[in-house]
Amino acid sequence: MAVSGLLEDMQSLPMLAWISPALTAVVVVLVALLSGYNRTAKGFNVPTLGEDSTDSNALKMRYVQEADVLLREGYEKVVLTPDGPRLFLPRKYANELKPFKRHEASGMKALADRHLGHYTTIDHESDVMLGAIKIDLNRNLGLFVGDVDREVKICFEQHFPPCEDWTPVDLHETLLRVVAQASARIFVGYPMCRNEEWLDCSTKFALDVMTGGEKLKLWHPWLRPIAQYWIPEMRQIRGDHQRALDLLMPELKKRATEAKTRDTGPRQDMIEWMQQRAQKIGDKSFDCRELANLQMLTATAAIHTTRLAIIHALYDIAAHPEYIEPLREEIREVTNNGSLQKQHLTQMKKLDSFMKESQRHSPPSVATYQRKAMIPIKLSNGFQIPAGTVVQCNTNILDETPSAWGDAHAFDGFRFYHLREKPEDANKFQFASPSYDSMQFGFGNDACPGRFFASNQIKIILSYILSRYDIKFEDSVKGRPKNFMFEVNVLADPTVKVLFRKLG
Ligand code: HEM
Repeated sequence: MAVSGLLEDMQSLPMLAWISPALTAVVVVLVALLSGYNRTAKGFNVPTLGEDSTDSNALKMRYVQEADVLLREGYEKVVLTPDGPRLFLPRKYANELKPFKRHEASGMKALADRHLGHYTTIDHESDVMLGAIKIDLNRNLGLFVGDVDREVKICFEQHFPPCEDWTPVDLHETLLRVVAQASARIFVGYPMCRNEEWLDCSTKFALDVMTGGEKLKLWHPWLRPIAQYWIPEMRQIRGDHQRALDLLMPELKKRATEAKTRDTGPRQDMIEWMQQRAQKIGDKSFDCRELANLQMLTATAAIHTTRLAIIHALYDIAAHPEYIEPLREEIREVTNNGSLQKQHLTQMKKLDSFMKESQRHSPPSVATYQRKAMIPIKLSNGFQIPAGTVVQCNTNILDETPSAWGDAHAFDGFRFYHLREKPEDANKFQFASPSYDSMQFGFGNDACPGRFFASNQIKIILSYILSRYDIKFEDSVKGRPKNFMFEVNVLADPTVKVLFRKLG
């Protein structure tokens, strides 16, 4: 999600400057008194990493900065994290947890816990939202390829520098705008997708959730009900919901009027699908406010993850320029230099493979399979997991790559393209195909329902860039810049500059 923005924000945080000195003193005493609150994990028959350590804060800081290392050290142990104790497991246990239903082992609840969802409002499961993404969005994806491509073009023309010569581009900022507008074309339709205020609101909400949640975590759980009112981002979250509703209302009224007179069928976009789905399942709590909230949540799940995947891919392209020409050639071949269509995206197999290899090396997180046990769960190794425990599986296992995939540690952009050459494997190993060996979109029934949409969006944006620009790092950068960790999230180094030059 919005972790890269969050990290920048956190780094510039004058810690605790937003509360009065008197209150700070009270809080420091309370926190000192209570700091042992999550030292031990109660009710577990599982060892805790650093049980004997006198410095649990150092352990928590390690989780923030090197969760990838800690995940391995803490295999089959409980690890103390800033989010409370977590059980770290090797990936094989994802297979054991997979059969549990979402009300027994919940990915959403694990995510909500991580971002204090009860306070940040993201602890909100909705069958309307899941149905609209899983069924309606995925069924209708093909309808939007041309529209999204157009939106991307408009965005680049308006927000990208001319790049007549090599020009550094702030990818984090520019791509946020491109992905937000391209996604909004399907989420809220035209003309809302070009509404500056809407785009600002739908991208800022995620940042407020992330930053607000991180700041609130600095407070002891007992103090959080009060502390939330001191944290600007926490107050802003409530404002974001209201602003989303205010911005959406004129569009909803216009549609309601239109529906009375219109003789064509309903529109196709996420507003319409959510409304229809709520009607279909008889959700009485669904109203305009809920629709606005669900739009914010969908944008939060979609925009920052997709942007990060594109940035990682562009870093890999700049680090391995030998892939540029073959990728360009494939795009030319499948589109025949015409406008982009649904089947072209399926035919871009080299690009699909490159995206998957990029994600294999730079996954969104090193623990994309997380579940909160909602009931007591017993594992085959004898562990009794009490209800309420969050389990994180290490899904970033280059060493465990199947031998048939070739050199596990090499960057082989066309690895999956070649694997798909066998007729029986032609539909396997795609970017949007999760498997036990490829858990970047999660695993099982609750794997990311937006992955097909993300795959299309990324292909549309990358093929736009590849067909129009040359790309390289600034000369001082040697090789692929190392990613860095914020908790389990794998971030592309935002200090690195990528240069673009328009093709002649
Ligand atoms: C490259 C982009 C993306 C990545 C890497 C990504 C990754 C993930 C991961 C790892 C999960 C957890 C799956 C699990 O626990 O098994 C997830 C869940 C989810 N994602 Fe994505 N995602 C992306 C894009 C999107 C988009 C575009 C949407 C919406 C259109 C979306 C909506 C969701 C939702 C709603 C869930 C929760 C599913 C549930 O609770 O059943 N994601 N995503």
